[in-house]
Amino acid sequence: MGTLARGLTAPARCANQQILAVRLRSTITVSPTLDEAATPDSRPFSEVPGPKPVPIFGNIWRFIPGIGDLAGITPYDLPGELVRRYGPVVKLEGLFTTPRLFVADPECVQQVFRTEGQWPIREGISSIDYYYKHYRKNLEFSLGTANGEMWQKFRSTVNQVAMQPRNVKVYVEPIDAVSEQFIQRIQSLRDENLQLPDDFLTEMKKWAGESITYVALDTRLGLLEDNLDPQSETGRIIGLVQDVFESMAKLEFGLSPWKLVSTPTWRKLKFAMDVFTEMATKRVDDVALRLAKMSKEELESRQLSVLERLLINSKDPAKGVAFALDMMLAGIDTTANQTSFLLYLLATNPDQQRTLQAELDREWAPGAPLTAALLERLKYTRAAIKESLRLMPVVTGILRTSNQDLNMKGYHIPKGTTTICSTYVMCKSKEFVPRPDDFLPERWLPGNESLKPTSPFVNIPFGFGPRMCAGKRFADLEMEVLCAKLLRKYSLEWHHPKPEVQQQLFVTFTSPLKITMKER
Ligand code: HEM
Repeated sequence: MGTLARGLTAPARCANQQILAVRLRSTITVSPTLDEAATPDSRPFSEVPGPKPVPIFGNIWRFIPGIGDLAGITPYDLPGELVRRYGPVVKLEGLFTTPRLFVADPECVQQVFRTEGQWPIREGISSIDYYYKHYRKNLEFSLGTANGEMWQKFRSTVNQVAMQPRNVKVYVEPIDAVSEQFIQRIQSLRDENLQLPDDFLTEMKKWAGESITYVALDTRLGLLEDNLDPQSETGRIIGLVQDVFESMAKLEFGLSPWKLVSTPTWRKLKFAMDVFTEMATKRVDDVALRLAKMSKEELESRQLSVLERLLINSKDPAKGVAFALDMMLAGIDTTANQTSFLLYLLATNPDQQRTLQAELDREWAPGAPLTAALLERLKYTRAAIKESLRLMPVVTGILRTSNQDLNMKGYHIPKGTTTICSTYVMCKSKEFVPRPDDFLPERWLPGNESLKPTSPFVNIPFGFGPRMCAGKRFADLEMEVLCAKLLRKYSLEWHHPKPEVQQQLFVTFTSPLKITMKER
């Protein structure tokens, strides 16, 4: 298993939910410079600032209400609080896990990535890792869990098909079609005050699920159909994704002997993963069969899908299945939650919303199709998405296990230390970002140097280096298309108190997303 211990008590869960939340991944690797190596003058790891553990109870007691000084601090706020109390490099130990190093300084973050090597190590989620190793041995190279050479081989296959802009452009039209269906659906979802229903986030997940499974499985599943049967295979997908994430969190942090005995939570996770694996296998086999029947000429003249390319390049259907599972697990809740933050930020920042709509009116002529060239021109729209990823990121930090000993801010950080680059803390810090609490898409446009962060390592919402998000281009495409189409048609308003957010595996709204959408 990863170094995160399962079987933690509730207080320890607080710190560790933060860690799980960052577990998911550019291509720059530079050799470490001398000052990065630990030197005899480095102060020992034991002296790195952080809450000191006491015998037996470690730091667990600090989370106990009425006793501990960290009680009541949510996983979302914990890294910020630790950094406020102890400085930009904080060690948290004594939670029945190996120590965790929280880092919220762009220079140190850059150091983490500069020294990660060609096979960056990120702890996998142990329950999913266990599932693959024990039940789907043929899928254990999956990007979400594998490390080392096994990860690198599969990642290079995925990069060739999913990270190439020309392959992604093929999806502008189908992603546009999915978003169009979603927008039609929105019309019937609104109440008489033109407000969206309490469960609108679930609808967003259907949109993200329909979009990404089209990429991963070459199939329109029908998640957005009005007459979707909730008991059908498709109708159960969003619920099953939810089951996977809830079970993962419980197995990872709860006091559960799931590896020794089959607990109900483990069975729930296994059931959902079995359904996904069977569904993906069936569809990948169909595509492999279709490819096998095609002549060489047909193959050469055809615009191949991402899945077709992957199957042709790898000659292995298991690669297609693992790819689909990675995309579904990493690509539905992330994009849905991030887009919900974007819509909320636009609804609560009318001036910025009007600037975005003015750009759409200027660049997108009535009746003109949505194309890759048009999206390229929507600079303010893309800046708004980037700003939402800074101000309300769905992933708040990036996890790495150090590949070598380091000298960080004068402290010796041993090889193998689990480090959390707390990007959200940096993104909200006045030290690194001018006017950090304001939603200012213009800060990402040329000419606004005074609003830019002090370093490119402050805002890295998709991670960095060879292990960065493998779905970034698709996530960007989905968000750009939906945002452009929605804001061209509707104006968004918010008439409620600030909604609550919670750090689960990803950050999510926990109060209803009751946006009002009015025809422009
Ligand atoms: C707004 C949406 C998204 C955000 C903010 C996001 C963010 C991230 C982050 C921070 C990582 C970890 C990067 C690192 O360790 O350096 C990651 C990894 C990953 N993401 Fe995303 N992601 C999003 C959407 C997607 C989508 C749509 C897909 C699928 C098409 C996807 C697939 C993956 C995969 C497979 C990994 C693991 C990559 C590896 O370890 O090689 N993500 N993502």
